[in-house]
Amino acid sequence: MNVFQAHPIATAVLVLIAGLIGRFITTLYRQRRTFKDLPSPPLDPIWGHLKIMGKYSDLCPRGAHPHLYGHFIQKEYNLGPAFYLSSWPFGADALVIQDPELAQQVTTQLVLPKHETLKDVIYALSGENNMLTLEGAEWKRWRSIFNPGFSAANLMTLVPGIVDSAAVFADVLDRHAQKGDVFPLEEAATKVTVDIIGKVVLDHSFNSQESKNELVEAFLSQVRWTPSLLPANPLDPLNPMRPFMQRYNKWRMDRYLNRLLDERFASRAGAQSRKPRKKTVIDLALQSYLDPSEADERTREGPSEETPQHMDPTFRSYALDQLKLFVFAGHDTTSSTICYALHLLSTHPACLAAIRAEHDSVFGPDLSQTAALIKSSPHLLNALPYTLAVIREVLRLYPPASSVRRGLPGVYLQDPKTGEKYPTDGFLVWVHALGMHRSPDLWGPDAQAFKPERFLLENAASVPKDAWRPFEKGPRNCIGQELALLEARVILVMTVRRFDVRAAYESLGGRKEGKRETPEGLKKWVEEGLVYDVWADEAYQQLRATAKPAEGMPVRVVRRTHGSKEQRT
Ligand code: HEM
Repeated sequence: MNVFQAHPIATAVLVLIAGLIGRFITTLYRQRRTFKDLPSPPLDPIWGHLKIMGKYSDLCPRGAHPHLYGHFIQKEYNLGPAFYLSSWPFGADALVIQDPELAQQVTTQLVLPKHETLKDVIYALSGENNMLTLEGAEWKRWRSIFNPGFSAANLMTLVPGIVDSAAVFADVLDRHAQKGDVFPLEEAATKVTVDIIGKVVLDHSFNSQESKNELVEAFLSQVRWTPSLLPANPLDPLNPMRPFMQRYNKWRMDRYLNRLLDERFASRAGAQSRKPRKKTVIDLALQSYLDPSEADERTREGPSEETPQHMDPTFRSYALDQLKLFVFAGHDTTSSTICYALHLLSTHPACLAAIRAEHDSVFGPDLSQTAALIKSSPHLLNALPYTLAVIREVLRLYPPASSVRRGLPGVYLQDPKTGEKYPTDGFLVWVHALGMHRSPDLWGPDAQAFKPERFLLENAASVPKDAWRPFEKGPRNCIGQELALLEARVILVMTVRRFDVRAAYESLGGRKEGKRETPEGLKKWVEEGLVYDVWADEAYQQLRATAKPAEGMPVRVVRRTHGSKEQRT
């Protein structure tokens, strides 16, 4: 009997290990060969581009969002409008797009499907039927069911609820101003945006700004238990508690939202009169679902003869997932935008003066009238070009999200200027918004500067075509963009004349990275204005589900006693 016959289990294990090693080596060889003729930084035969990404992770401050690495790597290796990065075996290999025309091919002409990595994140937060990751006819159907509720015209009818939530946010700031304390602005901004989603989608007050709310608590816990979208920490997904906590949080969220859906359905079925009432996103979605031919009909009020007595289970299950998606997609991105807007205005006094002057001229100097004025004349919000330009410029410099798509066999992108072709098969195609938004080639030598004026109508010609894409473009663009721009306007109008808001990063004495000087590796480009000086920016973007202000943006708020008449609501 030879040694293999004597130890059959050990032999089988050895064969298995040898097979796995053989497979790993073959895949590694094939993988590295794929990159041979592709534009990319130098490829290490073992580590791929992981070392290069590691280098930039070290060159950036703590927890910096990986979209910064792409920005710096392009400069370091003088890469063109698109390049490839290998994170294998820890993450997907990526084709990084930093050019508006190529980006348009991805999202508008070819409309590549969403990438699987997105599913890992979004399924945990909102379930498998969520609109962000659905594809094909199923996506089209649910997008069209939910579109009417997010239309600009419908949102205008919901402005009073948005104003009420914004007024509570202003009161929260006022309380902090009275205390004179330092607090995380991101938390306050998150709560107001969650409250606004509740109002707009369900006509429900989560009231999370004033008290603890079960759904919001479960949701925020779910965000904490969700592995990162980008490979910042490859060990994240291995935490053994993760599946249990995710299941528990999902159960809590579904229970809460099911209750609300039942209430909303009952109030719809029980409505006696045909007198107009405001239509939330869920009302209009249910209307579209039950009668698609009337999807855009805003005049139909009250139940028809055929109003069903029980909510259709298909609608319920898809609606539940969309509701969770709206809470996620609607709060995270908009809250960062509000934080950065208040921060950038405070560090750019001329812009702050200009936005305050615009608000005075539209709403008058008596701040106590602002809320009532917006409620009675919501269209005044459309007369704020400078405020809108501020929000657009904030989203240019600090885009909170971007799109990741799945490449397909035989599908290439083609640079119209050079004719160069970029294969997409097997790659995560990353439309790198930050890279485009901060490119001096596209925006000029002042690309890193905060200049809202560039988005005023008279300067429209100097805005590079398709280079501003915080909400992405094409059919899969953001369904909530009108809402985000609307609520940001309301919140700015209700706060910038009442308060001075100042970042208070100095209060975080223990901030780990300590020194804030730009490292040598980045200095050369920073000095030429080619890249963003992330080290000089204390509020740089960190990766937490999306790109969020560092350390939750600690701030101090001071009441303004001069200028516009002080507001007492
Ligand atoms: C400043 C605020 C916001 C930004 C920057 C933003 C950004 C984006 C981006 C870049 C996408 C495309 C993602 C992809 O291609 O995978 C997207 C999609 C989406 N967003 Fe937003 N968003 C914002 C606010 C909102 C709000 C307020 C809501 C809803 C309440 C919302 C709901 C959605 C949904 C449902 C999708 C998926 C649409 C589809 O695939 O059909 N977003 N958003």
